[in-house]
Amino acid sequence: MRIAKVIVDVPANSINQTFDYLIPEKFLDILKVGMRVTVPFGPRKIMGFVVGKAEESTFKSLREIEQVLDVTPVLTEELLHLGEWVAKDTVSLYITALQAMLPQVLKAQYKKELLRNTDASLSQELEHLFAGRDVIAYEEFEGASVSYYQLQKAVQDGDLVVKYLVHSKITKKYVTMVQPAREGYLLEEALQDLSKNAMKQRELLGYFIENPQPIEKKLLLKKFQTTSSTIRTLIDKSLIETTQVEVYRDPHQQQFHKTTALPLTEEQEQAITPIKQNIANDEHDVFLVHGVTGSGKTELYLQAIQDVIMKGQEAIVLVPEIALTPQMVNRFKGRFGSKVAVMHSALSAGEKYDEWRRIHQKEVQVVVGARSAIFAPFENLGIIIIDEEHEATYKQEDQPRYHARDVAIQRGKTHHCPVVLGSATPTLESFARAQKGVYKLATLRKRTNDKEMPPVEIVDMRAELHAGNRSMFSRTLMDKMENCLSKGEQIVLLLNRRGYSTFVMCRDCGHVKECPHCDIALTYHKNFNHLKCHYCSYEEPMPTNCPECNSDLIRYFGTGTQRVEEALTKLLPEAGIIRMDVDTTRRKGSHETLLRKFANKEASILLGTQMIAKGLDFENVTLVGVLTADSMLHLPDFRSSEKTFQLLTQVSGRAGRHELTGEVIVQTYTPDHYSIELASEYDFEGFYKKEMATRKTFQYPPFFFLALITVSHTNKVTAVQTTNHIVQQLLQHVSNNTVVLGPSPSPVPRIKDRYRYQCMIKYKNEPQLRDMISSITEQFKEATQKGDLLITVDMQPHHLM
Ligand SMILES: Nc1ncnc2c1ncn2[C@@H]1O[C@H](COP(=O)(O)OP(=O)(O)OP(=O)(O)O)[C@@H](O)[C@H]1O
Ligand SMILES: [Zn+2]
Ligand SMILES: [Zn+2]
Repeated sequence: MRIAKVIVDVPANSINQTFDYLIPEKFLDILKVGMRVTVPFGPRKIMGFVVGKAEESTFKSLREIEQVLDVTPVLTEELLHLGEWVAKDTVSLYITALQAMLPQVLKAQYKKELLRNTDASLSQELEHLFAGRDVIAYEEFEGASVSYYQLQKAVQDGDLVVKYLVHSKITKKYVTMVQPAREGYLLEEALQDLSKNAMKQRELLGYFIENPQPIEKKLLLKKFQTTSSTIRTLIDKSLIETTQVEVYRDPHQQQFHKTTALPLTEEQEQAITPIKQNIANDEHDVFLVHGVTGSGKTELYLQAIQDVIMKGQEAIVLVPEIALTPQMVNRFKGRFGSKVAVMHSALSAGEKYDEWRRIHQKEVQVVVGARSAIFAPFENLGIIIIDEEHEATYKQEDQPRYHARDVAIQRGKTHHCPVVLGSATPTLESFARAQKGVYKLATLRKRTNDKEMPPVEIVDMRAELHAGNRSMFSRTLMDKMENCLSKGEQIVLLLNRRGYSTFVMCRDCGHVKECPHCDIALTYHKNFNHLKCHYCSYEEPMPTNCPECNSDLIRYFGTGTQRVEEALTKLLPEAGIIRMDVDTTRRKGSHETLLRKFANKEASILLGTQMIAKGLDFENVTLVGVLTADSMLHLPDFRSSEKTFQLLTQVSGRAGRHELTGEVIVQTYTPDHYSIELASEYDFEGFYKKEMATRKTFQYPPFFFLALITVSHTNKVTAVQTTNHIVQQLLQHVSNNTVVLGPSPSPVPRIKDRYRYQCMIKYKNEPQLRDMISSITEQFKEATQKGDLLITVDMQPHHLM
């Protein structure tokens, strides 16, 4: 077929269509659907994906494909279709959806090199091209008169390897291996003939006569204290040969203990049976496993995956980014060993690419990863698992704004395989679907070791104030901490910081320092004595006097982890504190290091933000303290109660998981709030009922779907007018029971000097909504292309901030 249908990489444009290009003769055999190409587009050359081929085109005078970037397709047919679906569902561009599926390295055009992979002769033209070198730039090949066929053939035969370079470092890694080129007796003959002076050569030959298997060149040189020239000489005599072998950078090289399946509890057995049936019968259902922390959900996933592997199929396991700790990864590696690839954002681009390629090359059967691992290029999926399904990180907050759960279900349908959602605190959406029978519900009420959940005590911080305690620790918490330390046990302290950072205020006039470019208070950073904007990175030194009234009583407020740490160090100087927040975990590997220290009991207190609430399992932790349970409750976000309930439940689950019994202290200024009360009783179903009633009253999910359109512009009037225009048009087309709200300022009304207004749509059934929104935004195409106007559409806003 002579015509390629190409999706081009021009995201600024609102182009969502394919373009026809002519396939030049030399690419006719090699070009496949799912490969990346470069094509001329206007005056430029750009990257594109081949999404189809055809015999004919309705267009005349087509331009030609310029280059083929891949030797094998990077996207399967299934992923191409899935991309189309994601684009439609999230009202975004097809190209953006396709790029979301690939590792960073493959998203851009990159430099290539050709690597010689054999010491045997290549074709004359290729030998000429390499001219004695092992590596040449790909451009040299393009500039030479060597045919593409020769390259293809050499690559297919394994004589040449195409190597991708992004920033020089992010590439495949190779090692040179040395091995005998002749059979043992021939080597022995050669050894006889060698001059007695050729000591090193003799030693090497002697070694290979004894050890015919390949050895890494570096090791060999070290072993015999010799240089490459010795090896070269023996290669020239055709006695030994070298090959380049690819090594994967394994970011999880630590030891893992091999584990085997545990006999399941009755509850686990009941939960897993229908999942196993799904697997056995190639059926698709969505299962919601609602199980308290420590009830053995992970063991259940492992055993379901075991079935999938036995069937020769593949598994995707999604876990929240911050739960991708070595503890979690080791459980999968411990059970399935090298069959597991791990994908999370702490990996370097090169490491991510390596893991992706292990999946692509079918070298693994299981991938454990964060959100984007849902696009793993497996072709024979047997199960998809989403652990902690309630986590907000499964929703991408950038184009394409997809939810991994929706993508999982879409893939599950295509592959006829089960999708398993697991959580101790499912989202209201999922639980409601399970109640209606859309999802199959399995409940695990007991911890596997039959331990009760630790008792939770709520402390009213207002009463503390009245009693004259102005510190951030209640008397109860102090007592319990001292007691705990005296017994040599450990403590986890959670500072729920979201929406409650350290801002600077004048005590005399009440002036709060705000970012000059955004309508938001600046945050105080103690290390540099600086104020910083979390939205635009604007910085300024901490003022010594109030810019409004010149008073010197300007101070920072709020409870940052640093302040808690300082206060704790004063109160409990002997304790030893490990602080975990964005500042202390920025460096790669620091997360692991801190946790290891705590596990080794190098400190008694682990103090941190949300990131410590998940999945951690330390046997010596007997006390969990939550410093301010309600800091999140008052955010303008319809999920704030739900998030509070989830967080409290998760963090409570960290105490007393083993022999020692644990307890939990929750400090709050709103002790009567239902999400705090019910979380302290571990009453999920009670919370569900109460919260559902609220959602119904205020017309929020799961009773209504939401869509959020945000308009931003440097000119406030334009922003308002555009939003208003969108609102008016929608009102003309939507059905009667759909609510269209706006224009109203966004919760942060100005970011980076751009004014932000929004339109919110609440609907129950609006099949045409996506098309409506597309055609409305299309009207502003010109204004958005000029770059001044920005319209973003979120078909499933997770939080409204
Ligand atoms: N059938 C079983 N018999 C004995 N021990 C089990 C069984 N299933 C799981 N366990 C053990 O119980 C502990 C808790 O199990 P697991 O971590 O799977 O629970 P979970 O529900 O995933 O917990 P969390 O929600 O806190 O992550 C683990 O130490 C696990 O090895
Ligand atoms: Zn002042
Ligand atoms: Zn700012």
